[in-house]
Amino acid sequence: MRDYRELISDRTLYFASDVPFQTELGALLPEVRIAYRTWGTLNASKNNVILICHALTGSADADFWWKGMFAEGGAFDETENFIICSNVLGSCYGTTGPISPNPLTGRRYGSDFPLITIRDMVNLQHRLLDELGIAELQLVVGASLGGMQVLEWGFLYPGMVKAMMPMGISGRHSAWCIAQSEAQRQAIYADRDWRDGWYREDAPPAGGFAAARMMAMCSYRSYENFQTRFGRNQTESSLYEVENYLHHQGEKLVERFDANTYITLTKAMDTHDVARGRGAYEDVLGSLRIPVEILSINSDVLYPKEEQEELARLIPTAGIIYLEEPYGHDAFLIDTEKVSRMVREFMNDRASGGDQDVS
Ligand SMILES: CC(=O)SCCNC(=O)CCNC(=O)[C@H](O)C(C)(C)COP(=O)(O)OP(=O)(O)OC[C@H]1O[C@@H](n2cnc3c(N)ncnc32)[C@H](O)[C@@H]1OP(=O)(O)O
Ligand SMILES: N[C@@H](CCO)C(=O)O
Repeated sequence: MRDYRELISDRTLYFASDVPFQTELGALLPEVRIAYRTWGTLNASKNNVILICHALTGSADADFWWKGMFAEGGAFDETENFIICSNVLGSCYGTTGPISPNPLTGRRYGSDFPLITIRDMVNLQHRLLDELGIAELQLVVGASLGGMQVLEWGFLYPGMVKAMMPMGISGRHSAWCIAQSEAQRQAIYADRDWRDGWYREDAPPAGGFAAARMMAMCSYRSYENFQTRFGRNQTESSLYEVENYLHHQGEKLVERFDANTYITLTKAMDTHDVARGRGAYEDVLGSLRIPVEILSINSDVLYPKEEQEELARLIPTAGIIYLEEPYGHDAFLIDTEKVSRMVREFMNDRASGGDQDVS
């Protein structure tokens, strides 16, 4: 089975644990492995840690997919902070997921990989931090699936987290988002090479998976972005440029990602609901006492700004800032200069007085 190793930095570190991992929904993974990267140095007080949580198709290589955020004086400054990014549970970039060998059967998990939740991802990250001797996080930051993890950190380990910055996200996955995910999954299932998740290594469900990514791309960008970028332009072979672009994006993901992994992670995103098992949604958000800066992307059609405004209204310790960009949801990955400045400003504010205990 392809293991995507060639797409992972050789600076990646691995923590393998043979302590079984119990998932929120009752499955037991007999052993787990976590792929992670670190930058900078942990200070003597162990209180300069920033945890980055990645989005759906990201990896631990944050200096690759969030390159513009790493600079002296920027969001992730290696001269000041000890920065950690771990690949999420269920991914295909080094952490245990559907492409990993299942110790119980000797073959890859494939579609036997259990349904996991955002809380499972955070609990596994916590196991890694425990191993690294880290008990305090100066900042937990991430967007999209990463933003879901940021919020869950605030509920699962509130004593560890000093500040959080979730971006382009809601407190629970909307019907709109679940619908997008399901339509994308159905495109994968409809591919005759899907074989219930037991596709051949040399014959992944490429057409269906590419179609899923094309749909996703339409939700990650915006009307304005496509209109100004492609308009009604056509290629020499009469394809509209926007069609050509989507085909390219579909093929690119098929090359670098695994279809079962995509199913696992999108289903995990659909479980996202910070109130599950905790009480009424408003009360749960109202109980947070950690300083939160919510970043909202004005052109995001997937997680519209009303969702971040709801979070800001319900979390007593939250502020909200807007990234005014035409790109849509993916703006957090595109205008990294602005996003980096916003993260830095939040950290600077916290360092100069916003640091009091808000409980
Ligand atoms: C191990 C790993 O790989 S994990 C890290 C990679 N994954 C991630 O970073 C996840 C998050 N990242 C992303 O989703 C994206 O990379 C983003 C949002 C940062 C940027 O998206 P991109 O696809 O790079 O940018 P953009 O939308 O401008 O598209 C550029 C691509 O479309 C192609 N393109 C542009 N216009 C057209 C067109 N009219 N027709 C066909 N192709 C086109 C470009 O040639 C380019 O191709 P390339 O990526 O093969 O060089
Ligand atoms: N475009 C990004 C973000 C999706 O939320 C990704 O593929 O991970």
